[in-house]
Amino acid sequence: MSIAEVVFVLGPPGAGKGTQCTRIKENFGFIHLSAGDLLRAEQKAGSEDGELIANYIKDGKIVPIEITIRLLEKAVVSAGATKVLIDGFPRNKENLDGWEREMVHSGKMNTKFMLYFECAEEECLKRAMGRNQNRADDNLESFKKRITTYISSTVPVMDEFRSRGLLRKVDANGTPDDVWDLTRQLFLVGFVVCILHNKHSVHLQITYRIPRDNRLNQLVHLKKGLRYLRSITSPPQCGQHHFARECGLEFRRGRGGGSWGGVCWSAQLLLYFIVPVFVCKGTSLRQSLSIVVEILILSFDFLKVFNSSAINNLSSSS
Ligand SMILES: Nc1ncnc2c1ncn2[C@@H]1O[C@H](COP(=O)(O)OP(=O)(O)O)[C@@H](O)[C@H]1O
Ligand SMILES: O=c1ccn([C@@H]2O[C@H](COP(=O)(O)OP(=O)(O)O)[C@@H](O)[C@H]2O)c(=O)[nH]1
Repeated sequence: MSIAEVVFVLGPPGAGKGTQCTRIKENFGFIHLSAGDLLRAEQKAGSEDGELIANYIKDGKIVPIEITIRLLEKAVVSAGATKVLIDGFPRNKENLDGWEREMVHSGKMNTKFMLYFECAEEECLKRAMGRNQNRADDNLESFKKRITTYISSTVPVMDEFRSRGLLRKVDANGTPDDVWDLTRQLFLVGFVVCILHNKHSVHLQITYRIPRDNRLNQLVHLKKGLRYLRSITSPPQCGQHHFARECGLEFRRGRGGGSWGGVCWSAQLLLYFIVPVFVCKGTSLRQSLSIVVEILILSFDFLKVFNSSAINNLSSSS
């Protein structure tokens, strides 16, 4: 079985983590595991740890890692999932150390990044009090204890992810739709297209990857670039810089070498889509661009298959 890729989801109690996880699950094919839900289910099932779990939750304290990790591992394995959101975990250093020891170092799971929903305390309190899920800890007294635990124990774990460059922060103070607009950007799949061609052949390579940061509207820019590329009938002489300005491409002299030796030009799409284009001697810029256009359209279609709803939303706003 392939290793499960895990995205952790943290933020203060009531920030809307569960609400956004449901949308991520529906749009991007993750399974959603809430550590808190698993603990509550374990407690309700009358397990021998039930009483201990109930007391920890009421006091806003963090349940010992042996219990939580057992429940998480069981849930991932039984779902046979490869893309997993773990909501409300790791809540302290003990959780993180236990996770890395038992899951990461043993090669069972891979941590992708941590999603952090940042939300003001008063707003979280309002949301948690209005949740109506009959939770033992959605009362003012337990909420205060949970916030205290969050600040003293969970924030340092998020700081640890920030220092590793793996924290993705989302402003969660807006409406659920506003927060979703920001969240989905972090899950859009990026791609890298490479084309190498000379008189005889064209080599193409497309690589997909998760974007590293939260650049807004990247697809809108890509579409503008595509429209411009399509509209070109005869690229101006020495028009690389004009071209670059118009569609967000940067031309620079590329390095030749090997079987692709000779002088070439490379163009980079200035988003996190990197599109190197090698225009070799003997091939006109126009010919090369027409190939690039085809490849970009092809890639855009691929992207649609991956992220249809995200693309549709962007299409309607562009
Ligand atoms: N952006 C939002 N604006 C207003 N209410 C929200 C928002 N996101 C979630 N809620 C509501 O707030 C409550 C807590 O959300 P939930 O997703 O359970 O939070 P968490 O998992 O972080 O504890 C729920 O009743 C939910 O419907
Ligand atoms: O890994 C975890 C996750 C949750 N909890 C306990 O479960 C409670 C509720 O957590 P949940 O994530 O369901 O709710 P939130 O606090 O985010 O609203 C927490 O206060 C903790 O007592 C825990 O001990 N370990």
